[in-house]
Amino acid sequence: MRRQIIAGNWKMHTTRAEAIVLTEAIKQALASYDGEREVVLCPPFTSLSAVADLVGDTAIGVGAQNMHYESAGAFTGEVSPLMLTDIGCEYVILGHSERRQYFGETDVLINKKLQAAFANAIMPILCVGESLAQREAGETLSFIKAQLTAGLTQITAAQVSNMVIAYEPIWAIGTGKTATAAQAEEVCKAIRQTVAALYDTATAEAVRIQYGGSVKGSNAADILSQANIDGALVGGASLKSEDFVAIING
Ligand SMILES: O=C(CO)COP(=O)(O)O
Repeated sequence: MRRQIIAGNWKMHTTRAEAIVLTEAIKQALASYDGEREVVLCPPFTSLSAVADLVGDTAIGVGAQNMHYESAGAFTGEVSPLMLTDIGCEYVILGHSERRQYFGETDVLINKKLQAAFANAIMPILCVGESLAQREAGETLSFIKAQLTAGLTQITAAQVSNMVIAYEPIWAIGTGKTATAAQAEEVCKAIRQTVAALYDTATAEAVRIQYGGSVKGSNAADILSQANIDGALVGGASLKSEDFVAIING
């Protein structure tokens, strides 16, 4: 049975002080949570260490929103996997559509980062998702399949079993337009079938697939009840403790 995973992607929001307040509130609200779902907070780099320290005595995990693939070197402005594990960061979001769109990240680069995450025992959350134009052209499933195939190059079945894939349709991110549960399920199922074709059935059954894109307390239960959806990657609604906790309890 796959354990569902709810991750909050705070994107470029929160000062260190705000991150501490938000983390404390989430921690308090989850004090008696039974841990049925795995919970991960992904603050900006400047708050990662503070958040990791605050949740160190809880079951809440901490993730970065990006990283470089080298352990160290002359890469001005970058943060390495080693630096992340050093502060207790156990997850990393890779290939988010905003990184692909605004920072030119390619499948080849994202694949290098994915390999580096495994080499450093960091659990990756690999994002895939189509644009509105691709959906309207009927290219959603073929595009996602191509993105996954490229992203998973040289990644072993054992590694895939131990990672998270996040399906985030670009048209549903920050727009208030959630994919319907049926639309999300259709693509998450196709992702699982793609993993089965690239690897085997056991790997496809093990990999966890999240949906992301305007998830909130009011639609979480419907989305999370789908057979092939194993969690949510939450943006806007993860910035308010009540909203985020409502999703976890959804
Ligand atoms: O991009 C997302 C999470 O990574 C989704 O963002 P929203 O929940 O704000 O739509």
